[in-house]
Amino acid sequence: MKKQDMIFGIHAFEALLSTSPERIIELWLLQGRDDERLQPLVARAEAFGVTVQLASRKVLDDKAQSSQHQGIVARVKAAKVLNEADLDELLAITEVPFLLILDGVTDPHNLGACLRNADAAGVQGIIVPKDNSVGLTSTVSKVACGAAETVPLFQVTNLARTMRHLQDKGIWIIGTAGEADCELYQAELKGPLAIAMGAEDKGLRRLTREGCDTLVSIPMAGSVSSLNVSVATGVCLFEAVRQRLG
Ligand SMILES: C[S@@+](CC[C@H](N)C(=O)[O-])C[C@H]1O[C@@H](n2cnc3c(N)ncnc32)[C@H](O)[C@@H]1O
Repeated sequence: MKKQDMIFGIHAFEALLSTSPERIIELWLLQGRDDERLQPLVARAEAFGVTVQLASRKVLDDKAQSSQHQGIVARVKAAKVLNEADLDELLAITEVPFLLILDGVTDPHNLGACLRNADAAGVQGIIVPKDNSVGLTSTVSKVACGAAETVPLFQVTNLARTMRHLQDKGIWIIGTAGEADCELYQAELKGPLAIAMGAEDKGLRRLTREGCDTLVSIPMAGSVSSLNVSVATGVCLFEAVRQRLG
């Protein structure tokens, strides 16, 4: 298990400061970058006793292993890995669960975008299988624009078992698959709900698919056979939000 990680980019760093500043070990700022967005963040970090080090673009690129750091890179203690017990704690305090299941998403950009969608839609947690899924990497955190720090990600050993556990607690599980007969817009998405999305290449695994209460499809008007998983996640979550607010 990783003990440390890098978080970079203005939104990700701002969310880190707001949710868990105690994780910050070291902070580097781009030499000569003195803009209005970074200064308040630096002041807040310094108030937590963090020493800010100035560094060249090359050093920051190397530390972030990316050039997308917007002039700010932090070395942090790795986030706690959440598991089935943590999920139960969440369920115990959540009146109407609204959850997202990602069955084997492996691309960090997709997980980051799903986290961002989930945060915006008010999803209380994302559940992923521990194996064959990407975890909370630096890239995920950057792409999530702060949502990796706000939306809990539960890594479970046996997804099919966790799904049965959710159902025992009264949560309805809607799976998504392009070939499903029922369209998303016909499905009832109010009440305790988990929406399950499949992997980039193979979609939902057989056991996951069979464990869902219903399968729905997003109607496709053109010639492509499927949407990118993060786009499909956004479509499904915001249809649920529309129904739940109505
Ligand atoms: C790129 S697609 C996977 C395509 C894969 N070849 C398959 O057979 O499912 C990744 C995931 O996005 C969701 N998705 C994409 N397009 C969809 C659609 N038109 N209807 C429902 N879900 C869709 C599903 O969760 C799917 O498993």
